[in-house]
Amino acid sequence: MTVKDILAAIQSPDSTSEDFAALPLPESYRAITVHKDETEMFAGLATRDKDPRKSLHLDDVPLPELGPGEALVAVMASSVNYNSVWTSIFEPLSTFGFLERYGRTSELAKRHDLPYHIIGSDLAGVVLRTGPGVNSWKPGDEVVAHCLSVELESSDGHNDTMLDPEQRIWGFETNFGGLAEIALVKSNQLMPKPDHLSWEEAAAPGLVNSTAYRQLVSRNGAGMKQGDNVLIWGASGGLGSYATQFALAGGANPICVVSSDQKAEICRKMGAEAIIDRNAEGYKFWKDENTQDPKEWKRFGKRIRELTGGEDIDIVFEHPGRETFGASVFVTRKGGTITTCASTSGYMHQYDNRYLWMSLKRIIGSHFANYREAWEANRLIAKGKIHPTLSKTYALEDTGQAAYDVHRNLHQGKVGVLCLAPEEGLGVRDHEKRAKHIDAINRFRNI
Ligand SMILES: C/C=C/C(=O)SCCNC(=O)CCNC(=O)[C@H](O)C(C)(C)COP(=O)(O)OP(=O)(O)OC[C@H]1O[C@@H](n2cnc3c(N)ncnc32)[C@H](O)[C@@H]1OP(=O)(O)O
Ligand SMILES: NC(=O)C1=CN([C@@H]2O[C@H](COP(=O)(O)OP(=O)(O)OC[C@H]3O[C@@H](n4cnc5c(N)ncnc54)[C@H](OP(=O)(O)O)[C@@H]3O)[C@@H](O)[C@H]2O)C=CC1
Repeated sequence: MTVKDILAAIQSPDSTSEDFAALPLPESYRAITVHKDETEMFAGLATRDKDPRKSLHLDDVPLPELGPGEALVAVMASSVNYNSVWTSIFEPLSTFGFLERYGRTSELAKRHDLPYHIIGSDLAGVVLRTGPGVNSWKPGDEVVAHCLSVELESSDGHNDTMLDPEQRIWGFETNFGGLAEIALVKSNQLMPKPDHLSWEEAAAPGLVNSTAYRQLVSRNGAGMKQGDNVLIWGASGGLGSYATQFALAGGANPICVVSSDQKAEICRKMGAEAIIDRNAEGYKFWKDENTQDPKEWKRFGKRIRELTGGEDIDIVFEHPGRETFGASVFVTRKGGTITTCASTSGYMHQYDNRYLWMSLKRIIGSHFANYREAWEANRLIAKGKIHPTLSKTYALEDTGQAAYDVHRNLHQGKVGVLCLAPEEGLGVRDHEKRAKHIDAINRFRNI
């Protein structure tokens, strides 16, 4: 039995759940990995020069044992997230430390502590097997998976599953991720695949859409409301392309920051009107490596006021981190919110605290999304209210190049990866719904 037989079953319109349940599973499958004995391969290089094409491998790996509450999923498509870029350049830490730590927690978790790490935190595919105790999902179900892995044995996470002390991101802090032909997930990660989307479109939003939803919309994040001025860094990137859609769909006023004409045009096509090209306008928030330039914060704030008719920012959607954080705190209005989920340009932030406390601003840390938020974010995709922002797809064997593109900011929106899917465009079940949204679904394609 090989993965080809699984693909044939998925492509046959007559396959039943019983057929999938009866399919013997292969002993091994192809997966994108980093290797534990290579974690020092980029030592001494600048971040920019660390090349994912050198560290990401396509390996044949053995099928992991299926545990209680888990599912094995045939992955038709996945997507590249920035966490896979971090994994591939072994920054800020090698992910093998996460796997070792997880492995120490239980007999079952020991499976994750291997000399290779199968990465990837998104998938769209078909359930092959479920473990004991799984009743809601069955072989043959078409699914997407969110990337929240929790144990929920501590009460700390019972109100908000992101607060579980054993909270991990699947495919980053756990093994057996989605950039592979088969993935292992906890069944609580599974959600119905939006039926109007192809496999690669359905796999694109998951991680970033859920994160943007919590960070911007949820009461656990900024709790955005109608009319809010929302400053969105990287507004046509992975997170930003969803934050921009949430702002527009929620009646807010996105002020989109991008770095090229082409990206500005994408934001305009999404429906945004206030757009700042940070490259063209040449903001230099840092005079040198250690000194910021408040005059540049002010110039940036003045530009925002021009675009808003004199108003300041209610919510900043932050993720670039060190390079922009001082400016983000400054341009926020009195009582406003800076919500942050990352530090791509550096995690040791500097800002002038007088502008925070004297103006009663708040900084909110946000990370991925709890079970419910991930479900709600996927529901919005399924209803055609928010759309995938897939620009390009790569074959599984070219994942290194895909991650390189994201690392070097050469991409738009999301970059997809075809795993078992032999070509793009497969897996659409509701053609009528798709036709209604086709322009929005294709907005980022091939640009
Ligand atoms: C969904 C997608 C998301 C993304 O893309 S996010 C972007 C990618 N992710 C990242 O870049 C994050 C990568 N992760 C990390 O960098 C690290 O993961 C963290 C910095 C988040 C945490 O590091 P750690 O080593 O886990 O924690 P410690 O705090 O450095 O060390 C733990 C030790 O510190 C002790 N400790 C913790 N809190 C306290 C306290 N309040 N007072 C005293 N000690 C404390 C603990 O007990 C433990 O100790 P003991 O080492 O002896 O076991
Ligand atoms: N905590 C969490 O749950 C999550 C965290 N993340 C983290 O968020 C970060 C962004 O992820 P994602 O949106 O997918 O990545 P992308 O690379 O797809 O998009 C980020 C965008 O940010 C802009 N940007 C990058 N560097 C800077 C800078 N120095 N100053 C201003 N703008 C900048 C770029 O847009 P432009 O050039 O057009 O300005 C870029 O396209 C990553 O660090 C990732 O690890 C992501 C998802 C979840």
